[in-house]
Amino acid sequence: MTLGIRVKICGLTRPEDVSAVADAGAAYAGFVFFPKSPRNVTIEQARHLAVEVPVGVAKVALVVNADDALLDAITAAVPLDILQLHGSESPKRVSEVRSRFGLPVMKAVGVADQEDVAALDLYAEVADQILVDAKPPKNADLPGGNGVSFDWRLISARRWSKPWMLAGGLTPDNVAEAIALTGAKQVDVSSGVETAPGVKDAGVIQEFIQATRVPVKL
Ligand SMILES: O=C(O)c1ccccc1NCC(=O)[C@H](O)[C@H](O)COP(=O)(O)O
Repeated sequence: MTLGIRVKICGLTRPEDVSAVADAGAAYAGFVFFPKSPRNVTIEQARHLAVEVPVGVAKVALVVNADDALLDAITAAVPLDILQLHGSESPKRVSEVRSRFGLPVMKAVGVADQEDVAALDLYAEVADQILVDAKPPKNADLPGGNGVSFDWRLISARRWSKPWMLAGGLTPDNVAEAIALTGAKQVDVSSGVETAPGVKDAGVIQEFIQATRVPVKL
């Protein structure tokens, strides 16, 4: 018997990425709306990709400090299940987005030290899920998707009142250890399953998901 870890593959840009994610058994497919990212998709591209995502795989739109106009445009055109807020959105903004758009909101919080872990408690009160990600390195161009990990021991004894997902520098080689140390039941990966920024690899996606199937002793 194995633990049923739910996996999110983020930053899909091509129809073959959607097929790879579905074939491998991921639970979430993420689309990045952030023009500076090599994984950025236009609303039109995202709509074409999202309609190919099979029922049972949740479609996530990742935005960074998006205003209502951008969220209106995305949610009107793209069939979505979750909005992921990956900027410096305040708890108040998380609540506003939840009520205005009627979709569950996952708030990403960057972690580097104990102080950041405290911020997770605040967001757990207002978001539907929290994404516990590595804080971006200084001078990074992107607020996420940087392929860096944080010290997982910072959250090893922590639990929140909402579902949460571990992210940051996960790969097929380290994801089992990350799950064992943190107790995560959901994990998120982007650069760890790519051959180049924005180019996912179907074989590595399979390996990653296989590596999350941690055997349980009965
Ligand atoms: O992936 C991006 O390009 C990106 C751009 C702007 C904000 C967030 C972004 N990615 C966030 C994710 O959800 C990633 O999956 C998460 O940060 C983990 O990334 P990685 O360390 O590359 O696995």
